[in-house]
Amino acid sequence: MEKQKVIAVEHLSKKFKEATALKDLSFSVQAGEIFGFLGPSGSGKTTTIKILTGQLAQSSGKANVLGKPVEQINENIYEQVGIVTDNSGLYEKMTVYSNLKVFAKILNVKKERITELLERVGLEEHKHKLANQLSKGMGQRLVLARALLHQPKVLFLDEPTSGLDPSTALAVHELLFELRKNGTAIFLTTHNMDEATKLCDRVALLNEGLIVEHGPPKEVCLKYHSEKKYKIQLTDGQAFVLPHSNETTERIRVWMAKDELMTIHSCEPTLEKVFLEVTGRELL
Ligand SMILES: Nc1ncnc2c1ncn2[C@@H]1O[C@H](COP(=O)(O)OP(=O)(O)OP(=O)(O)O)[C@@H](O)[C@H]1O
Repeated sequence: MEKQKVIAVEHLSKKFKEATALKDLSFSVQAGEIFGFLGPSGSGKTTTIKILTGQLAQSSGKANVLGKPVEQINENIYEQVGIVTDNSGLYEKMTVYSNLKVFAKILNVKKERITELLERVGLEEHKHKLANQLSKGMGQRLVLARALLHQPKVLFLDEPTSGLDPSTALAVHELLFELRKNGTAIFLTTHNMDEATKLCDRVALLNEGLIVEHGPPKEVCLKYHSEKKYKIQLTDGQAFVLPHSNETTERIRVWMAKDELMTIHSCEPTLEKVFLEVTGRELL
C-alpha cells in the first residue's frame, strides 16, 4: 500500500522581481520519511520551505501539505506541523523551561515531555537561562525542542544541526529517527552531505532553483559510480587505490591468503562529489 503523501509539490515556480528562485519543482514526501533538500547558498531551499509553510506565495504550480493547498494554510495547521527555521518566535525574556511550558499548555502536552526533550537536545542544565542569554546553537536547540513537543505529522527543518557540537548533533539525529518511526514526515535542508547521507531516505539536489538529481542517497551515488576502484591498506602500512580488474582480484586474493590485508573499501562517489559532477559547483 502506498504511504500517505504528506507533502505534494507539482511544477512549483517562484519568481522574485530580479530573479527566478524556483523553477518547476515537483516532488513528494511520505509519512515516516526523511526527505533532504540539498543545495548551495541561494539555490532556493528557504524559499521552498516558506512556500510550503504558507509564509510566501508561489508564482505558479501546486503544493499541498497534509492534503491542504498551501494557499489555504492557517494557524490551525500548526498543531500538526513543526517548523524550525531560525531562532525567532521565542519569548526572549522567559526562561528556556517557561518557553516550552507556554507551548506545552497550548498543545496540551504533559510536563514530562518538556524534561525529556530538554535532556535530548542538551539543554537540561540551561533550563533556567533566559532565552535572550542563549548562544545561537542553544537557541536553535530550544526552537527544535519546541517544534517536537507534540508529535507533528510534518516537520520542516532548515539546517537542523549547523552550529551544533557532534554529540548534540547525534542526539538530534536520534530524535529525528524516532519521529520518523512514529510516522512524521521530515523535510530538511542542509549543506552537510554526510548528514544527508546518514539521515535521509531520499534526497533532492537543488541547483539554481532546479532539482538536478533525486533519489535515495545510496542510489544517487551508485548512479555516478562509473569507474570501479578499491582503496586498500596493508598491515605493513602500504596503501593502494586499484582499478577493478582481474589483476587486482588476484593481488587481493594473495594479500588475503597471507593475512596482509588491513582494510578494503569500494570507492563509490560521495553525494558531495555527485553534486560537483552534476552542477560543477561545490556545496558552500
Ligand atoms: N524576498 C526576496 N526578494 C528577492 N529575491 C529573493 C528573496 N528571497 C530570496 N530571494 C532570492 O531567491 C534565491 C533563493 O534564495 P533562498 O533564500 O531560497 O536560498 P537558500 O538555498 O535558502 O540559501 P541559504 O542556504 O543561503 O539560506 C536567491 O537568489 C535569493 O537572492
